[in-house]
Amino acid sequence: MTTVPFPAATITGYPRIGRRRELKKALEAYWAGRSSRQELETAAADLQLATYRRLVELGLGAQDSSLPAAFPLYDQVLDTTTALGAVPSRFADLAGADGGLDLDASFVLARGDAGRPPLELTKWFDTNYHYLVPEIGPATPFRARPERLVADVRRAAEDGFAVRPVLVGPVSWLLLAKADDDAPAGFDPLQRLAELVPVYAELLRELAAAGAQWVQLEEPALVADQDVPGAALAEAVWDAYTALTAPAAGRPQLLVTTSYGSPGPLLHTLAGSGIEALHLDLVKGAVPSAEELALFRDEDAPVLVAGAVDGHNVWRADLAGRLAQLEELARAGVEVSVASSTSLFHVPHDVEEETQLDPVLRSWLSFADQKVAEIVTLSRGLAQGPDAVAGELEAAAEARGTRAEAPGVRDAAVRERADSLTDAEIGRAPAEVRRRAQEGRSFTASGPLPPLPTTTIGSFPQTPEVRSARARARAGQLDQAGYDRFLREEIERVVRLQEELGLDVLVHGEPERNDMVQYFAEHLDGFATTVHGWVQSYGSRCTRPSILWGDVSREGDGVRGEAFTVPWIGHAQSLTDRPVKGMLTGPVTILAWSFVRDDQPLGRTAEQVALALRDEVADLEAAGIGIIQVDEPALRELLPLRREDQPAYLDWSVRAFRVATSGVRDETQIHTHLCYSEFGEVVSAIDGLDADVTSIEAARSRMEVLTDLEAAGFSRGIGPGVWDIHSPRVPSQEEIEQLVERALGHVPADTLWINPDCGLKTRGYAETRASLEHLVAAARTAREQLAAPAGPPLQVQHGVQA
Ligand SMILES: Nc1nc2c(c(=O)[nH]1)N[C@@H](CNc1ccc(C(=O)N[C@@H](CCC(=O)N[C@@H](CCC(=O)N[C@@H](CCC(=O)O)C(=O)O)C(=O)O)C(=O)O)cc1)CN2
Ligand code: MET
Ligand SMILES: [Zn+2]
Repeated sequence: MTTVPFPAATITGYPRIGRRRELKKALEAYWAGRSSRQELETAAADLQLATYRRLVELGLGAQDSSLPAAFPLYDQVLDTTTALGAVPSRFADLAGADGGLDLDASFVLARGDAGRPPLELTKWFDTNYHYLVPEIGPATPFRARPERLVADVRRAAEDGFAVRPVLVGPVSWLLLAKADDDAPAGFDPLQRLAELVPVYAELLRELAAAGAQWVQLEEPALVADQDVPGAALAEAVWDAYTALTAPAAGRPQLLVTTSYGSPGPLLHTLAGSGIEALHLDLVKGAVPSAEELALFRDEDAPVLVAGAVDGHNVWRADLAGRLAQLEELARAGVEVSVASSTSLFHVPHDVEEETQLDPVLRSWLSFADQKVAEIVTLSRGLAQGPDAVAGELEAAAEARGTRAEAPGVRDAAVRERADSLTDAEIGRAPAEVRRRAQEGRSFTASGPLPPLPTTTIGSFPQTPEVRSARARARAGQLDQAGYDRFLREEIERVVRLQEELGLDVLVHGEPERNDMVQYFAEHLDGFATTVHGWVQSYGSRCTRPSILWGDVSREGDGVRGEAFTVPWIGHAQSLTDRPVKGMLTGPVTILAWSFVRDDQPLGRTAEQVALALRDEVADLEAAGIGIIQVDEPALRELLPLRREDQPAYLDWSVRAFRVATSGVRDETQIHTHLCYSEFGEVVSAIDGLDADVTSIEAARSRMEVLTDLEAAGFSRGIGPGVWDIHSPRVPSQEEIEQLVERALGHVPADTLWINPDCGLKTRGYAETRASLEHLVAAARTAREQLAAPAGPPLQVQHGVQA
């Protein structure tokens, strides 16, 4: 083993989509058959080189292993899966003669093919990034496939950079995996750790042979509470890392990272395991205690890689405060290196690109490139003393000072309103009372809704025409009146289509929205939006998170401001006798998918957003909209990773939803929509939202999720999705009928709604029309069977699987 020291300044990762989304464009061109594999590989290699050059320009070392080589084309967990040769059994036919997956095969795991759904996509810790879940069984092959990693290291070396390869570590990779469909009951992927570790050891040897002095193994799963008992987890960590660090010829030194929280007692295990460097997320509170610091002073103790600059939010760092904290660690006799708290891929590239932003606001912000500079400054300050970086410390303090004072950061009227909100104002009548009021209501010209009402989740396809009209409007090539006319016509088309299809509760289709959060941010005071601030959400898909910097209310005069969704939704309602469902994004989701101010508790910020939405809900109701949906797909995402922190979160998040939705009459029906399938942990919160109807994602799991809701005694309206909208596949009428029948095995017929899993914005019209035809037909069949006096009983007894 070589003993090159760990670099004094580093980052644990950097955005990989490209400053102008070069990778997104290259991938989508390749998938669409518009470019060759060689063109894709060249674009990816160019991006790596450009990244290294930029990072060195910003002050990181070219030769000291401070540059992470982490360039997944689709997802970093998928890349670790392929490097381990862990081909899931249902994709075994794609493996080459050597047992490995080439790039095209790995895209099939990511995107599926005609006969095969892709690997499941799931949230990456408490972020808006999604990873591909490895599927492991007792027989999944493990075989080192280091070729792509090695090629990256060699190519970097040819260009003059000595880089640090990155892999998801063995314990986290297994904890993030799920048992495959063939695995026997009780199988846990972690049971395969002993077989996996030698494969990691071989990957490490190959990387060292290619010239890597250091390798980074990411173990973020160690900061979240797991189902595995603590002692078993500690044993797994100990076994894996003592084995990987056992004296062996030609292994690289190991950095283990623990982003997104604190490893808790596992810090002891990791620090004593023989690894050469241990990264801690100081931003999320993983600050070592005096006793823990002692672990870093032992002989052979790891370097403490202090994640001192926030990789998950965009505020300029308090450099003086951070430097003082780092100096304290150093004074304790510990070798400290400075790093980001998480990979910087959660933030955009460069705030200097945002020339349209107010310069004062811009001076408060730090995107990836600014964060690298902050890390380099802190590292210099630590080595040479604060005086050496006095100018930088002062500039940071000054920017933070203007932030505290700036108009709009605190709006007295908004605060007074939030402070005077009473509990009576955020409760509705009991659900039963509302239900009776709503049942008696004529939602349609022909009377109440039929049983098993059909609806959709909100968005209709965002066609190239819709996106291009918006782009032309933004560029000034289409005037406001022309754009408005285009949108009104689009809404009319969508309404007529739904009438023709025979849906019961219509939507306006959301054509005016670029994104379900950004659109709201654009109409609320206290938010700013970016032009180039793209951040990867999954694969080639990106979002531009808005920046919530000040107190929030609707744009326009006074604390209530002006309605902004009513013109579109009201227009849709004016075109039809059927009820049009109003569509809003909920407070928690608006927070989760934005960069949020860090100068007050999240719950307080959520309450302000909720009050703005409450105003919009009231205006929709006043405009004659009788059904209003408030989407909270991110409710689960912000759930703290440690169980002890969860109740407080669920408290304020549920309260915010109720603030937004409780200002309406009993007759007004509130819907919500959640699209993830792990409900267990939040099922009581879903109950607490007190929505009249909740739609959820259920098609992929074939209604399995209903068992959680059933077990919790959920009794309100429920719309388990019967069409998985994540792929272009059209479900047949029979398939939907089966899902409806299954759902009726779990919930009473008079609470069941028939709808897709999620919005249709990523779908095309051909599959949308066909799938909705099948959905409506299946609902009709089910209704007929329910009504048939002598037919086979379709509504199976509660709790019995249909
Ligand atoms: N914020 C957010 N988070 C979310 C979701 C969500 O919908 N929103 N859904 C879940 C899954 N995540 C997703 C994230 C992104 C996309 C997605 O489709 N993103 C689009 C961009 C959507 C968008 O903002 N579009 C804008 C801007 C489009 C654009 O790129 N314009 C071009 C020009 C286009 C042209 O000339 O036609 C440009 O600016 O360069 C618009 O429609 O106006 C993409 O990456 O392709 C889907 C799901 C969870 N998290
Ligand atoms: N109303 C939204 C839509 O249909 C809900 C999406 S949840 C990610 O697009
Ligand atoms: Zn959804």
